[in-house]
Amino acid sequence: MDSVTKRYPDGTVAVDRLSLEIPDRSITVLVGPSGCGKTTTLRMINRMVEPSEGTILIDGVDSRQQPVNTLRRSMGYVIQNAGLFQHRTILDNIATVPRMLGWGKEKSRARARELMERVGLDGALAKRYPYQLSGGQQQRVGVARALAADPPVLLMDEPFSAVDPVVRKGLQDELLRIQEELGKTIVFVTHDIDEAVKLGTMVAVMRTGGHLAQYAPPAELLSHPADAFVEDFLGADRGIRRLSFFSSAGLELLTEPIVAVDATAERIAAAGSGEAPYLLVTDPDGKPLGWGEPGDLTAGEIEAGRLLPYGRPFAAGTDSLRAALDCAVLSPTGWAVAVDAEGRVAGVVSQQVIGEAIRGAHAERSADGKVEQVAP
Ligand SMILES: Nc1ncnc2c1ncn2[C@@H]1O[C@H](COP(=O)(O)OP(=O)(O)OP(=O)(O)O)[C@@H](O)[C@H]1O
Repeated sequence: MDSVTKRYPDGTVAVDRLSLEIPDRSITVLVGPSGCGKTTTLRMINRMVEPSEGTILIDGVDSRQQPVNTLRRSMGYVIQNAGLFQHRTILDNIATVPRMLGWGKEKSRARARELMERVGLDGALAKRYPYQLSGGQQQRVGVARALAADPPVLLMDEPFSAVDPVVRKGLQDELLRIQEELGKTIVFVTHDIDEAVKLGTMVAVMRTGGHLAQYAPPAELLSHPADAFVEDFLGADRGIRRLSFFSSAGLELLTEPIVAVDATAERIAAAGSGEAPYLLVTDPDGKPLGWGEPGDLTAGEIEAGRLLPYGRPFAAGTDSLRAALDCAVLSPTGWAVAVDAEGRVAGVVSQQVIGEAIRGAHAERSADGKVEQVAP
């Protein structure tokens, strides 16, 4: 996208000399306050809106050189509330584009069934009508329909904005999985910075008047906002969000304050002699039961019901520092519990040690400017 401007007939400049290089086979997010020109930008990509000035190149070819129908066929389009045909079944909604392209009825439906599975929809819903589905399910149908003709590009305009936060998280995870499996080039519009940071390989922050405020990978955006507008848009908890991009792998986990439910008096005494004020009690399998003070634990038969809850543990090594900090903050003892893939305790770590790791990570990252992404 090279110096693209959109001036609507009434004189509104919705997008102003926007230049953007969208990498293929990844998710690029356009984010910004209401009316900043995100939708206009997205629609110029498939020429639902024609640019007033500037050039949009797709794989090096000027988009105006392609017939508009060919261009649109190469780009799936997903909108808020899915925009489904209410009088058609789910299966026929998804099969719409293949049918338009002249595929046979059976082939189109077979493709639609395959896509239902891919987007996590139960095949039993195939014969229902859109109004018989939840908002989240309808949104999945919207994604399946956009993918039906296997276009290399997906344009998504606030597709998940109308669903509740839990369903929304599920849809976001599913989109990341689909992207990884299918390697589509996705341009995604949202006004939600958390969604942008979670989904985007690259994030374009736009400001009113269709100006590009910053274009960067999310971790860089959070560590080096270009100006006060971007900083303000990222919000007051920018520092906390940034922790999602630091791995917890370097945290030093203690195993000494961990005792099994049938621990001997000697073991409890040894465990309690360290720096941890509480001991973490595990079941015979090594899974966490709760925290107890060394003096309160009865050797041989610790009463699990009297222990303090251990809260939500984090996955040792794979979760982010943000997840580890969250566990420690929510823990009644101020210590976080790390577990392995089987849910067995890998170690415990105090808020203080996590705090030191955070300071270290911030300092290191500002020194070399590089970022490494881990699961949020
Ligand atoms: N057809 C139109 N004619 C005139 N002005 C328009 C038209 N469509 C959009 N605009 C204006 O262009 C500007 C950008 O609109 P656009 O819909 O691209 O923004 P947006 O960032 O997607 O907003 P939102 O998040 O509220 O959907 C706004 O000021 C809007 O009022």
